[in-house]
Amino acid sequence: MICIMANAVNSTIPITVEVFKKHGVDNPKKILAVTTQNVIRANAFVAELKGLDPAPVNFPIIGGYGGKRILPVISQRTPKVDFPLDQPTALTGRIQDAGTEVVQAKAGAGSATLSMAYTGTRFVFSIVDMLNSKKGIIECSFVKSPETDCTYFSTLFLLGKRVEEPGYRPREDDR
Ligand SMILES: NC(=O)c1ccc[n+]([C@@H]2O[C@H](COP(=O)([O-])OP(=O)(O)OC[C@H]3O[C@@H](n4cnc5c(N)ncnc54)[C@H](O)[C@@H]3O)[C@@H](O)[C@H]2O)c1
Ligand SMILES: O=C(O)C[C@H](O)C(=O)O
Repeated sequence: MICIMANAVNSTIPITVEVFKKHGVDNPKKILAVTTQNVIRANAFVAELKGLDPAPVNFPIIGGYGGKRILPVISQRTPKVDFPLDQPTALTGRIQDAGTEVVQAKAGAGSATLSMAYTGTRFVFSIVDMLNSKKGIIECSFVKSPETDCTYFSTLFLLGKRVEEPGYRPREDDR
């Protein structure tokens, strides 16, 4: 499994997939972008607004990585806290701008280092759990995806082997 954090992941993921393909390894399911940064920030912002513990707050961030490509699906939040009508729009903007804010504040001296360490760790722990056969692990990641007209897209997905249905024949690339 290859988990890429180096930006711009919207480009580094397709480049890596193509380089591997050129060298005879065509398995985009194993090349994943770490976009968890946006997810934990979004959860923390909602928790902050509602005075909640951020740990159980959750909703998907789909699309790409960075700025307007970040699409928080706030309507799918758990727990189902209420917002005044204008708040989800403001929150979306805050989530989309949060990374840029940190990078600008660092003024060329690196990026969101600590949260990068935290989110990288969380994502890799999910991968390790999946490799250790833990079930039901769901993450968001920017990957080669058949979900939309975009060749690469981030959605929620279940990590692990494809569910075995009648007639299913496992293939080497199913993990
Ligand atoms: N996906 C995410 O959640 C996320 C979050 C934060 C940062 N990032 C990205 O992570 C990357 C690293 O961020 P950082 O703050 O650690 O940056 P940094 O500038 O502190 O470190 C980058 C390192 O790469 C090295 N380097 C540069 N060019 C190289 C080359 N050609 N070969 C080998 N090494 C090279 C530099 O010497 C430096 O040590 C950046 O691309 C940043 O945008 C991603
Ligand atoms: O979103 C962030 O933390 C910023 C960004 O990913 C970066 O490249 O530094």
